[in-house]
Amino acid sequence: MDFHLLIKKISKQLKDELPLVVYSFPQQNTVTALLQKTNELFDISEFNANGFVFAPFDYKNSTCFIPESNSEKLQSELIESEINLASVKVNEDNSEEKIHLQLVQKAIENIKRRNANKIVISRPKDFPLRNFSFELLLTRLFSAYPTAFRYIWYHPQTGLWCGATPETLVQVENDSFKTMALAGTQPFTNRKPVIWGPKELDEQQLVTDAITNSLQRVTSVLKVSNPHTHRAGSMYHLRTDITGILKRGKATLTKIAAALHPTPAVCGTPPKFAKEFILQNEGYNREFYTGFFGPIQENGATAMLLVNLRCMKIENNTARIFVGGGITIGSQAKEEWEETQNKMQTMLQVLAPML
Ligand SMILES: C=C(O[C@H]1C=CC=C(C(=O)O)[C@@H]1O)C(=O)O
Repeated sequence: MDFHLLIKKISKQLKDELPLVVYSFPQQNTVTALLQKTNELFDISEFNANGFVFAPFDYKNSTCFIPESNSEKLQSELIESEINLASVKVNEDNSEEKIHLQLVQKAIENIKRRNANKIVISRPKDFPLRNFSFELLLTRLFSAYPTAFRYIWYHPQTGLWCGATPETLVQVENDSFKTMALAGTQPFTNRKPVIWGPKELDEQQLVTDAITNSLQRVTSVLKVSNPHTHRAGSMYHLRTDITGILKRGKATLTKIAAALHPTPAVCGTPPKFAKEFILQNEGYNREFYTGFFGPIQENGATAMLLVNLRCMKIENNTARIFVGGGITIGSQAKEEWEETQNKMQTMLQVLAPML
């Protein structure tokens, strides 16, 4: 299908307030859309139907789903737009910074008291949009970050969400699976080689260990790569690839997702304490930020689930951008604040002409 026609159809779907999802896999130019025929909110607890799942951070047993069986499925090749990604200046008032620094400090104190090894602290930031255009949003988002999984999701009951995430929760193909430990961040520069300090290397090891541990129950073979540098927009991350074979009969997609979510890259370790700390202290609702989402095929035998990072929610001409970072014993509160400012640029640069 022609790309402009695809955009027109998706825009009409949004105008009619009907559910939709549009997405592209990393390094791929194909744009896929599911346009749900009714405005129902489908719920899924066993990930064994074809469609697109969308789960919040505080995922319990079931979540939102757009089923292929109730949707029109469209595909097109992306016509890329020339995008000049320049840093957007943000006015942050001192009180926002103060609150974030205090919370990071509280997390560090809990880590020092050995209540946790790592806690991920996040914050939202709202940007009024002077001239929002859905078409511009789609073309800029999908053109700007070809190495990320890009998506726009809309449901009248969840609102409009979009993002370009660097983190895979799990990719499954029959018996084999891939996942990653993503932790450690620094701004992108042209300087080579990229050097990582002990804080990032320790954090990366912590995340890798936690993921491999939680996979023990559902996997029979695990292969863990060395950590390597991964570019995501204007940032570098440290990433370890984990691949393996699933235990026959024991590992459904639902079980693997439940074993991995929330990853220590978005919550912390031990997960129970970290999650409770986040829910009690962050002071806002993450909703779908740091949840997971993705397309499910062949009734769950093939799927790619992603972690909802570098994302925003757009509502009433306001974009709410969500950003966070992993706090460990080596964290400096001020540096953590700056890291959230850098991460904000990923979505801000998409929005630039609409601000
Ligand atoms: C929580 C976020 O990033 C996570 C993913 C990669 C690296 C991270 C870090 O270095 O802190 C975070 O754990 C976010 O982008 O909002």
